[in-house]
Amino acid sequence: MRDTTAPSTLGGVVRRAYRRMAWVSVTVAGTLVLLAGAVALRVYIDNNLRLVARSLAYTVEAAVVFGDRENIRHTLDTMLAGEGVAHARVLDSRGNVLAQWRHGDQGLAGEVGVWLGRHMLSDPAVGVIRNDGELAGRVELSGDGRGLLEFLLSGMAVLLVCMAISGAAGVLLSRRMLSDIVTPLQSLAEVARAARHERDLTLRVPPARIVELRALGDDVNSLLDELQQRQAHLQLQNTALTHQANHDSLTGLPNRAFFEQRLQAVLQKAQLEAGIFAVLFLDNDHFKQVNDTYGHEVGDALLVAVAQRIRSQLRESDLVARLGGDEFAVLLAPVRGADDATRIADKIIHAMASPLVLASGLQLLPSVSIGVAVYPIHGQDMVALLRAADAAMYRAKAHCRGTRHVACGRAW
Ligand SMILES: Nc1nc2c(ncn2[C@@H]2O[C@H](COP(=O)(O)OP(=O)(O)OP(=O)(O)O)[C@@H](O)[C@H]2O)c(=O)[nH]1
Repeated sequence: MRDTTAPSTLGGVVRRAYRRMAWVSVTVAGTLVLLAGAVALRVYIDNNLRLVARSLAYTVEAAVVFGDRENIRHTLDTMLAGEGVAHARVLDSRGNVLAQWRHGDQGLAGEVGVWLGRHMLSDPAVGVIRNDGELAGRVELSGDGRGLLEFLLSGMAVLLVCMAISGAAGVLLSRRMLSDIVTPLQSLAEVARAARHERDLTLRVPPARIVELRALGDDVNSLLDELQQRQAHLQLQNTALTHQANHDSLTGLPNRAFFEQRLQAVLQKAQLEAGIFAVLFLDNDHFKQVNDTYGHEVGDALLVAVAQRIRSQLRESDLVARLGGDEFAVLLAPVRGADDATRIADKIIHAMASPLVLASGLQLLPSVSIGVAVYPIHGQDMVALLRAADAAMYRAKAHCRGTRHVACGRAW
């Protein structure tokens, strides 16, 4: 079944929960306080009414005995204004109404006050009028609920203000809590994203204030440390393997594969830019004899020395490689023409002229024969160039070992 509800952020969930909690607790507490206050106020109003009824009964006693209605009305007007009374009646001993009084304000507030007084306050307060111990009449007072109404309204207003304040406080508190939870989670997500998408293992999760999140961040950091170490190790292995795959272990020079790769690249560039470059093919002279006479190790030492001497005659941008056995190749790129290439070949031959003195005191005189081929004169692709240089080298050997020969003829 598909979940069609829109996902909520952690921040949204926590904020809503905080707000609801704050409002529910304030509403419950406020309502209880309001009810308790209303009950207390009701008791106070009832007591007050009884007191007023009693003192009114004393005050109108004479007027009731003499049936002075005008006096009674005047007394009611004077005494009851502002005493929280909605309606008052003064009756004689036979129950005839001598005078009655009603609160002047009959607007909506007055009507609601009367309604509240009728339903929430006790029965009318009665003050008994006696004359010489005889019942002369009675005073009945109904309470005015407007005080109660004002209390309830102001209480509700305070409750609303409290809800607003607690809502705002809830939001502030939730923000603080969120920053303690969400910020570390965001950091975790950023670090994980960088590791996954950008393969960047250098970022670390900063320590969080919450213990569980801090422990999680520490674990992630340790994992990243481990991954970084493994990555560094693999990179080292990779570099070593790449070097191994492209270099000759004896002389440390690039091998045939590397040479051919570079030659191909230089060839493509020269084809595009009408460039000129040269390939030298070098072969040691009578090398088998060295091996046979002095042993393989001496032969190896001679190969290393020859490699160094060739390298020492070249520019940084030129390439020398050991093709295998006692064969080397040089890529001179760029050159201005065949003359440049023959000049370098002569320099190499000249560099072999000084004897090589081994640790044993044995002295050897290295010698190489060189074939020179120039692009595009002697070959326009790699195979043709190498073949031309190889053939030229054999011609040099055939003519006189320790010399160089330039490939003959044009390739087209
Ligand atoms: N010491 C040593 N010898 C090697 C190595 N690789 C090949 N060789 C030997 O190098 C010799 C190459 O001899 P060739 O080039 O055929 O003959 P050469 O004696 O140099 O004679 P020319 O080339 O005709 O002057 C062989 O005897 C191989 O066994 C190596 O890595 N170390």
